[in-house]
Amino acid sequence: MAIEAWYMDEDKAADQRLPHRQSPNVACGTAELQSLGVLHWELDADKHADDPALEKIRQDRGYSYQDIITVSPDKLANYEDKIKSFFEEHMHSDEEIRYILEGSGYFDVRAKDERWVRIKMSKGDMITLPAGIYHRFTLDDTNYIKAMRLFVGEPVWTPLNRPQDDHPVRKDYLANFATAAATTKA
Ligand SMILES: CSCCC(=O)/C(O)=C/O
Ligand SMILES: [Fe+2]
Repeated sequence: MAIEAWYMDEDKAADQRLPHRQSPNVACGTAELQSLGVLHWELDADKHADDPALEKIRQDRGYSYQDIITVSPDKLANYEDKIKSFFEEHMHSDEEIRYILEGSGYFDVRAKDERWVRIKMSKGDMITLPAGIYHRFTLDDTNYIKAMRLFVGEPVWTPLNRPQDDHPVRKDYLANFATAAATTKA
């Protein structure tokens, strides 16, 4: 099944964990996500410990590191701070790769015209966000997600909060994906 994504509404007052769909819904398809550099796979999460399909992705893309993070009020140290930091608009100097093993949540990415696209992530979804894309993450109203984090080489989790106009990785992202995404604006 294709991943589900949609353009968000503008209701900044409502709980970030709600879907924030527009009415009627404005979908964002796989091709559009790909044009932003966002890739998706659907895997069998119950087989994650020994899965040739996962192994092939790891080999093909050079994902040499992996660990597992659980985000929930009772499982994650400094939960409130972490949740806040995940939801700050940011980028990374490397790809962000997440494979959902249990639970669900949302990744939001900036589209070419600066609108937020919300990507629904559930068990079995694996996603890569390219280096330099502005994004954020929130739990949904179930307040629980368990995800595998993958990385090429030694992991660097540091979020680089917007604006990062002069960061070479941001410049590369804009060049590679020819986005009209504006600069500055925090
Ligand atoms: C689903 S893993 C938690 C979110 C996260 O690790 C991250 O870096 C968001 O940008
Ligand atoms: Fe991130």
